[in-house]
This record gives sequence, structure tokens and C-alpha cells, in this order.
Amino acid sequence: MRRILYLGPEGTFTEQAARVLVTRAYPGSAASDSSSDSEAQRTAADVVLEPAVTVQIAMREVASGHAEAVVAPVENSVEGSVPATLDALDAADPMVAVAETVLPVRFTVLATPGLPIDDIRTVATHPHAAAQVRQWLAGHLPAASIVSSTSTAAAALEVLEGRADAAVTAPLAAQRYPLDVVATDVADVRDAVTSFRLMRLPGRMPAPTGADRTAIVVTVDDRVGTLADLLTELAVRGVNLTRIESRPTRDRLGSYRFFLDLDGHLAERRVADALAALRRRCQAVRFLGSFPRADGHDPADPAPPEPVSDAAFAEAESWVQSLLEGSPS
Ligand SMILES: O=C(O)C(=O)C[C@]1(C(=O)O)C=C[C@@H](O)C=C1
Repeated sequence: MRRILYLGPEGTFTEQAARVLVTRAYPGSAASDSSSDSEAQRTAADVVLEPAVTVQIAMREVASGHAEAVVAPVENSVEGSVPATLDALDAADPMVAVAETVLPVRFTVLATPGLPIDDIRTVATHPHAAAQVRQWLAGHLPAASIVSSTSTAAAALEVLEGRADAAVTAPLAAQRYPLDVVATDVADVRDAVTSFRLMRLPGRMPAPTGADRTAIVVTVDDRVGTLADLLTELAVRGVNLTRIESRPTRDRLGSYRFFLDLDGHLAERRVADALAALRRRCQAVRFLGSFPRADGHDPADPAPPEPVSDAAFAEAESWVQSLLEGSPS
């Protein structure tokens, strides 16, 4: 039985994402049974979805071989990267992403059964969720203070256990926990989305699709122009940077690692060549996976410019080879 762990408990946005990703990454699995009330939810194809308390715990389980993969939130369009996931990833070397999905994020507010709205004094939720409903809370529950929880479903559990009056949750939580629904479809920013990735130990990489993403994390020297040099290596090879996020290395003040997302697949020459250049330039480069982009291929996306196409790389390499062999072509 292959265990796929997600940020739990049951009823998180991450569970919703895990169901999408598992179906995609493990064809033949049917991860759509949301009616199951068992802790570990069985799917077909020997895959079982299981909640974990934190992403860090889930990644440790994968690293130790006790679980096959983990699904974690990576980035939200309103609040940015999810630091807990980046830090867990940093600690869980090696771990690579093989699939991603993007979900619309609209919240449901749940409360202690029978509690009048005016009596709600504490609202529990995940910090990323809190940041997406601040205006709504100020308008509808101005007297309530926000209590931080490890996930939106953990917040629902806190209400169930009497440690908070209300919780800002994923819609799925309303099906999983016997709480009163105070409001649905809550979001300060209407079209907010969060991206999630399925990550596992390195193995067979997903094949290039023409619309892929490559993730890496780099450690650079603290000197003038180091970041500019790094970005230049990407730019000259026509590699588009879609995200750059710094996280402290935790060694000392002012020391950072950079998480980068690039358009393209490691199997494309320009991407491989750029990573090789970064390997020469940076203190450390860690590969975090090449996988199909959730948004698929945008027909408006231009193909890589001719000087950095795979064909151009191959032609130039065989020209250099011909020089080495003394028969210039
Ligand atoms: O708490 C959850 O339900 C999660 O899946 C986590 C998470 C996040 O980390 O951003 C996922 C989507 C929403 O943006 C809010 C919370």
C-alpha cells in the first residue's frame, strides 16, 4: 500500500489538491471518495491518502521510506509562498516535485453548533487563510480575535474541541465536521488561488510536455552582483524565471537561500545548461523537480528563441566536437 500524505487533518484545501494530484500521478487510482469517514482513505491502485499534522512530518515520513509522497501547499496568489513548505523542503533533501495543481480558494466559516454569531470571540485558521479573509472578518466578526492553527481543518477541530468559537476553513471541512455553517464563499480577493505540489524521492522524472516548470533552490555567496550573475545565466539562455523567494539559511543574519521556479524542463538543453552554469557559480544548487505546469500550454507562449532551442545546442556542440577532431564542419 502506497501512502500519500497531505497537510491534514481531513478537510483541508490540501486534501482537495491531493485528490486531484493522486488521480493524475497514479493513473488508475480513484481518489474522489469524499464520503469516507475513515482516517486513511483508500483509493484504487494501492494508493492511500492520509493526513499529516505538518508538511515537515509528512516529508520526514517520505524521507524515511514510510510514505511514498507528500502533497503540500506552495504558493497563494494573495499571500505568496507558504514558508512552512519551503522550510520543510529545505530540510528534506532529496525531495522532488512531480506534479502540481492550482485550486481556487474560497472559504467557509464554521462555528460551534448553536453559538450566536454575536458571541463569536475567537476565530481559528491557518495564517495564509487569515490573510485572505481579513476584511471579511473585520466587517462580519469585528469583536473576534484570530488564533493561528496548522491548517484550516486543524482550526475546525479546535472549534469541535471547544478551544475556539469559529474557524475559517476549506468548503470540504463543512462535510467533515459537525459544525454550524456561518458563511460560505468568503474571500477578500475573488479569484484567489493556491498552488500545490506532489513531492517524492527522486526517481523517474515526468516526461517533458512543452509546458513544464523546473524548481531549484540555490545558495549564493554574499558579494556584489551575485544574484545578478545568477539571473544573467538564466536570461542568456532564454529561461524564464516565474518565482524567486528568499528564505533565511538560519546560520546567521543576512544569509539566504533562493527558491526559484523556471519555465521549462531539465530535459531541455537550455534549462540543463542554465542549471550547469548555476552549479559552477553558486555555493550549492539543489534540484527540486521538473513537472508539467498546472496551467498547461499557453498557445501565446513563444517557443524558445532559436539560439537556445535544443536543435541549436546540438548543432553548436557538434561543431565544437568537429573542431576538436580537426575536421571543422
Ligand atoms: O489549511 C489548509 O486548508 C491548507 O491546505 C493550507 C493553505 C495554505 O497553506 O495556503 C492552503 C490553501 C489556502 O490558501 C489556505 C491554507
